[in-house]
Amino acid sequence: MPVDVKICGLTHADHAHLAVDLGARWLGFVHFEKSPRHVSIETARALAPRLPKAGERVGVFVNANLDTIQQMTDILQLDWIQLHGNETPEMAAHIRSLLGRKVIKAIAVSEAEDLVASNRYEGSVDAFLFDAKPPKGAVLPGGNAVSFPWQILAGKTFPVPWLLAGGLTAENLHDAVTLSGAGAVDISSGVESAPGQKDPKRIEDFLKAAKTTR
Ligand SMILES: O=C(O)c1ccccc1NCC(=O)[C@H](O)[C@H](O)COP(=O)(O)O
Repeated sequence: MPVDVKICGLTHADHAHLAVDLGARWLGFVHFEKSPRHVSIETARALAPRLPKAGERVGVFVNANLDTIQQMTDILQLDWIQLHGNETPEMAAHIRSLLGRKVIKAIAVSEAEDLVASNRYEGSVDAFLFDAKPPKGAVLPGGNAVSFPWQILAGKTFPVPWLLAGGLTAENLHDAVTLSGAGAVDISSGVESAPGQKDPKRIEDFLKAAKTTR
């Protein structure tokens, strides 16, 4: 079975359509001002009516307040909320029950011990996203095109489904999935020509590679 794919950091409807047409399961929209992929409330309003009906929509937030998450959820009709900051299990559970949406908690990883941080979120979230720890001095907590040793995930079990993220490309996808055992992956920089500039050819190459991986 091919791996499930989340294409993250989308800002254009055309790219969202392409992604869904080529088999992406999730479409990710980042709401974080410092990001070159930031989707503001205004942009979200313009984008929403042009998005494909298919594809599960994920809003990515970093320590955002509940009002903002609620507004973005309503505008973009989000199916999932991805928490990519220091949100506690209690906050995650609160957001999940209040908004009635599934929650992904991003866990920053550079070595095997970092995976333990996911234990705290058992019962509070619906999925984990194991993403590379940002490099020192990085402005963004995600979308940094860096990876971690994929083999630290091999044979590990978690109470909820999980996605592998961080520095993936069409070229390294096969190794990443084989070494980690991931059933789902997330990509942003690897399908861009420059930070925040999604590249249709790279989206196509990645989704083609995903179809034959696993
Ligand atoms: O991508 C961003 O700009 C971003 C900003 C703030 C928080 C999270 C962000 N991205 C979250 C994602 O899910 C990325 O797809 C993930 O970190 C992998 O990114 P990449 O290494 O560039 O493929």
